[in-house]
Amino acid sequence: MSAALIIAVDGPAASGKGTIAARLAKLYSLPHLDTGLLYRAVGIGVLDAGGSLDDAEAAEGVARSLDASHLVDTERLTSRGAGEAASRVAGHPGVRAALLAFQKTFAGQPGGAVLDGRDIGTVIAPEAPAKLYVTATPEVRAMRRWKQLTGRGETIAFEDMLADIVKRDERDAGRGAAPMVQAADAVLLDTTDMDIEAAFDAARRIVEAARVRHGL
Ligand SMILES: Nc1ncnc2c1ncn2[C@@H]1O[C@H](COP(=O)(O)OP(=O)(O)O)[C@@H](O)[C@H]1O
Ligand SMILES: Nc1ccn([C@@H]2O[C@H](COP(=O)(O)OP(=O)(O)O)[C@@H](O)[C@H]2O)c(=O)n1
Repeated sequence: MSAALIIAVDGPAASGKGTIAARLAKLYSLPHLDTGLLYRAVGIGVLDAGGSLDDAEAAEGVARSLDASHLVDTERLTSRGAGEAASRVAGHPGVRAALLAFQKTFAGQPGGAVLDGRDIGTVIAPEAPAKLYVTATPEVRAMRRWKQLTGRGETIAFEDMLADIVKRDERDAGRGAAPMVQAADAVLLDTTDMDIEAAFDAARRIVEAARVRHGL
């Protein structure tokens, strides 16, 4: 079997990894999975059932019964509250285990795939020939997320947004189960001083170099 073009895009909140992953998927005509949506759906599922985000068993139960119908309401899934809930349930090893097979199967599609998240290059698809770790300063990421959320009607002060981002970074990098970390063979892409076009162009060049290296 010839190697497939699996592109792993990891990085902290609002670094632009989803935007880059979606554009790479379009460029190479590959399916794209935003894995953060899965954790966001689990967080919302727990809250909707009146449960506690600290209840590992309840969260794992929601994760095990997740299906496509839970991923439809993207407005709610991408809200500030859902991001916070996602990072709380994502720390439960049982939740991560319940979501593993689906993500691995998605990554293993014969023609390749693009996945973005926190542990794609380290856990979901360590074999991926192209890995990016997209980042930017917390201030720049907070500003991007603030513009995104306020632009569609959420009310939030910039200082609170920045505090959210810093807290989420700490939680995601500090947890025991699949912590957010740059894979040893991932290429770091710091987009602090890049607009979307520049960031995408840099990402494309990283993937092109990986394709040449792996003969893809
Ligand atoms: N390089 C960039 N410069 C400015 N804004 C950006 C850049 N990359 C992404 N954005 C914007 O920032 C917000 C968050 O981007 P997104 O791709 O959803 O980040 P992530 O998937 O890392 O959370 C979106 O509104 C997006 O349009
Ligand atoms: N592969 C992944 C993706 C997301 N997550 C968790 O889910 C939360 C939301 O992820 P996301 O990618 O939708 O968040 P943003 O980066 O878009 O803000 C993160 O803060 C992580 O805690 C994870 O643990 N592993």
